[in-house]
Amino acid sequence: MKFTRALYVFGFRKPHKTKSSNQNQSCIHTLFHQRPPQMNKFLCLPILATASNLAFALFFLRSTPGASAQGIPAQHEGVGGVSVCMNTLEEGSCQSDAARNISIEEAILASDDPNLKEMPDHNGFKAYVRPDISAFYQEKPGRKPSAHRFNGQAGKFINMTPERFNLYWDSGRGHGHFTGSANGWEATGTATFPTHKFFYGKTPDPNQALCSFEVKEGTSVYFCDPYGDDHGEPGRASVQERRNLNDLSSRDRDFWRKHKYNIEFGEDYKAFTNGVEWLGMYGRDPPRHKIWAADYFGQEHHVTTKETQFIEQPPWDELPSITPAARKEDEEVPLKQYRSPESTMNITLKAVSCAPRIFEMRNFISHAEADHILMLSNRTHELHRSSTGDSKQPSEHDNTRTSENTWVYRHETPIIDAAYRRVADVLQVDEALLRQRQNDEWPDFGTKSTIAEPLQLVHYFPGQEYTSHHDFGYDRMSSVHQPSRSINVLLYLNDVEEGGETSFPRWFNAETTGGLDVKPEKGKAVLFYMLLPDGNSDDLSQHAALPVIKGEKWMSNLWIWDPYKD
Ligand SMILES: O=C(O)CCC(=O)C(=O)O
Ligand SMILES: [Fe+2]
Repeated sequence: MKFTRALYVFGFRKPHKTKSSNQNQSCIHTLFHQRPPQMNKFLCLPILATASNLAFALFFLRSTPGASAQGIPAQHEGVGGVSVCMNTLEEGSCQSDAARNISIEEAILASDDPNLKEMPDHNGFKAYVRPDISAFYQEKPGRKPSAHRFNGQAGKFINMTPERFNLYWDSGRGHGHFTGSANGWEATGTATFPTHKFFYGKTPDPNQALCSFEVKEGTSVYFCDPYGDDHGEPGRASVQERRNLNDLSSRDRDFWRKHKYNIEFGEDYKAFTNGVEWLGMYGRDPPRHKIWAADYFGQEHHVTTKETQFIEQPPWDELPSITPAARKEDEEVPLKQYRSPESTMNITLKAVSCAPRIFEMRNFISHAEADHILMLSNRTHELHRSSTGDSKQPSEHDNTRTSENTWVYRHETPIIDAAYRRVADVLQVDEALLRQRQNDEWPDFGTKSTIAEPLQLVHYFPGQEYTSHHDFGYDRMSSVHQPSRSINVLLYLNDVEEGGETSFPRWFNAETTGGLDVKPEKGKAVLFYMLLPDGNSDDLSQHAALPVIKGEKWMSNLWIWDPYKD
């Protein structure tokens, strides 16, 4: 009997069933992903002309608030108000009487991605199946993907015990190097390479390890299971001590079964997706927030925002710290006298990679804004040696990340607030989600706190770098929502004389065995997604900050979480 079926026989709760959108929204999968009223990709709508707002209309498309079960955020999707693209679309779409029309270009819900395909035997789960490489070049099938020179990959290590363990990298020197820790039934991980060795233990002594692993090419998921007696599964650790499943509480046995099921699901997922490892926990929903399509190299999207750029830095005493709040439709942007005279700003997102999904946005912030962020770091912030891991679980300092950094909060000045509002418009999320919310804002969302991290401001001197890594983590496997970093909007704050590129060594392409190196240019933003449209973490989003060769480099990371930040 297949393991899955055996679990059902033993009463293990079936994973959530996905229903089509016109069925009752009763399970977690669908609760999260109710669709908003269907919109066409481009809508041509007559302008709602008022004296002060001739060329602009505000759209809030909100579905009826759904029931909130177990504190689960119900879907409240919609255009966040200002992601409106005016008359910039392809010919014929809106051209007649152009001045009286506006067009909305919409990112799509992850759950509507056209490359999601239903996997048999998994209750309607739709896996993201990467298109043939030729599609990315807008050609008929026939192109061959390039092999990568770089052979790094994700390593996820699941702790299938109720106890907390540390993960150590075993470099063969007799003691392990701490890499992260994982609570019971959770996982931790790192970017790694074939033949690298790791162990789960309570001390750095490899002889006292509970589980030891050796990384194999093509296998990213490793598990430490002292309770199971299966053998030969890829990823299984060698275990020092056998344990009896009956010694676990029934709650812990359920976790164990859930992981066993997940491993089996991962094998099916890998077969179905032609070799992509499942790095999540089965039952994770697709990302809740919208994603921009990257169907081919060079694809462009156009967004217009009211959040215009500062072209001059206001005097310091006109830059108080603020409490970011919702703006009224006709409310003017603050400190208008220091901003560009236009009433709106156009932003172009250009796909530079389809897998992973990466967009460049040139001049996303102005030079004055970039200088402002740097000035803040001088005036009010102290830089510290950077660590790896996310803010909750920083790892010890090591030579993989040699830069210094600090954190800059949205409320610190109106200019930082403007950058967050612009990011919200580009991502087509309500700016309220990128801050602490009032009780009447998104009452069904489940949390009141922001889904965005503060700006992480990073400085590199020549020789400093951040070697290849992923920005996502693996903890909170036991939560059905598995909160995860999902998007990074990276801002370059100066021009670097030489080096310092952000490199994506595993980009899927048919041209080169090398990485996609994005050159830092003052004001440019890079938006990349680290979750696939099916909710899996995207191993291809691995990236590095290459060493600065000449000059220095200032950049910032703005991470957005999905479905919320825990
Ligand atoms: O500096 C860069 O270009 C990338 C930095 C980065 O990936 C990170 O800080 O996570
Ligand atoms: Fe990163």
